[in-house]
Amino acid sequence: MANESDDEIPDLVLTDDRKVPITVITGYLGAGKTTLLNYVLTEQHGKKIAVILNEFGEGDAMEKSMSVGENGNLYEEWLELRNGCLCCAVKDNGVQAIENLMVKKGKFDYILLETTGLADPGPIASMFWLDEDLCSDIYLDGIITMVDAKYCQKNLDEVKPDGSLIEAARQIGLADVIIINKIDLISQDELQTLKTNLRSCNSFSKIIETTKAKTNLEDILDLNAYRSLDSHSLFSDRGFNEDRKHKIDKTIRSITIDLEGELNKTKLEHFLQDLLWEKKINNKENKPTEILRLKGVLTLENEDICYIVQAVNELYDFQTTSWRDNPKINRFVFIGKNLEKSVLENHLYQCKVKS
Ligand SMILES: Nc1nc2c(ncn2[C@@H]2O[C@H](COP(=O)(O)OP(=O)(O)OP(=O)(O)O)[C@@H](O)[C@H]2O)c(=O)[nH]1
Repeated sequence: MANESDDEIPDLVLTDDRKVPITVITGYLGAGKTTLLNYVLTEQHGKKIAVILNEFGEGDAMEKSMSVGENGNLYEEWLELRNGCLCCAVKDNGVQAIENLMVKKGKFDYILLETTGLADPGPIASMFWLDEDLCSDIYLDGIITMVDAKYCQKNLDEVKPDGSLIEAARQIGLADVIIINKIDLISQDELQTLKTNLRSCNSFSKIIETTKAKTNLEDILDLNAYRSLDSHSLFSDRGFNEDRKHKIDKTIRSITIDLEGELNKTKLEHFLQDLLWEKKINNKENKPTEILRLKGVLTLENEDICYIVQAVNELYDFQTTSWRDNPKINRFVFIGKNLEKSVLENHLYQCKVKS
């Protein structure tokens, strides 16, 4: 028998401990994000996919409309937020709102979060990159950056008056997958140049070329980019030569450092804190190194198992991994601004255990 409080009774109490992946989709206006979302919803017929649009500056709206695709139908759900914007709110507000909704309506198979054109995906990624100990029902699966094949270069050539990184560069630096969409609008030569330039900004992301965002979904879903499973990407040969001249956004680059031996965790953490929190590591021009993303696979002193270290902006985390390409080599990939290979190499060298 129905009663007045029916609305408050959860439709489903979560009994399974399945964690739901959340993928952040960024890209400039018109790159093809909506086309991609529609494509995923169509292709994933039978799955329950939540699509959240994160619009910045949405004021103090308490609820956020989101679409849920299930069995080919789209319906609307409401995320109850204490503030209208997911990432401008208290840190765990967005996470809590999604978890609450799943308790009421059942778990999603995937959550796709589209940010508006000029967004920096860093704060959003940080919000969903949660400590395993918090036992959240959702986890950050990866960041997908869509670029418009025809206009990407132009967007990246923009310069901010204060010299800070433009959003397009941040979106590319933080990407786990870069989708170059609208390749029907450029020549093969232009595509090759763009790919090489993107690779110089981000050496470990997967680069996919599409028309109308049509892609193999295995390339964009279940990336596990923030889990130890993804360490392969650090060693995969993506045919990139770091020493080549940078043509796009001269301030952002990607560098790889290999180092033999075991590392001391305390020293490594001090280095990471100086680098990421204190911004005390300067390049030779005395400009502070700004890290967007860092990934490393390494061996620590007196430990049998290998570790993955990851960072997004100021956040970093160590995880164990059973996978290792070459147990003698520690590899670090840094993506950011004002990076000087010899400076970072020198700091990492100081973290080595003296034999
Ligand atoms: N020529 C061409 N046009 C495309 C392709 N993919 C998408 N479009 C068109 O580009 C326009 C923008 O695509 P959207 O998917 O709306 O792009 P968006 O990134 O969601 O844009 P905003 O909603 O403005 O942020 C639409 O008119 C699409 O039909 C493509 O591969 N080639």
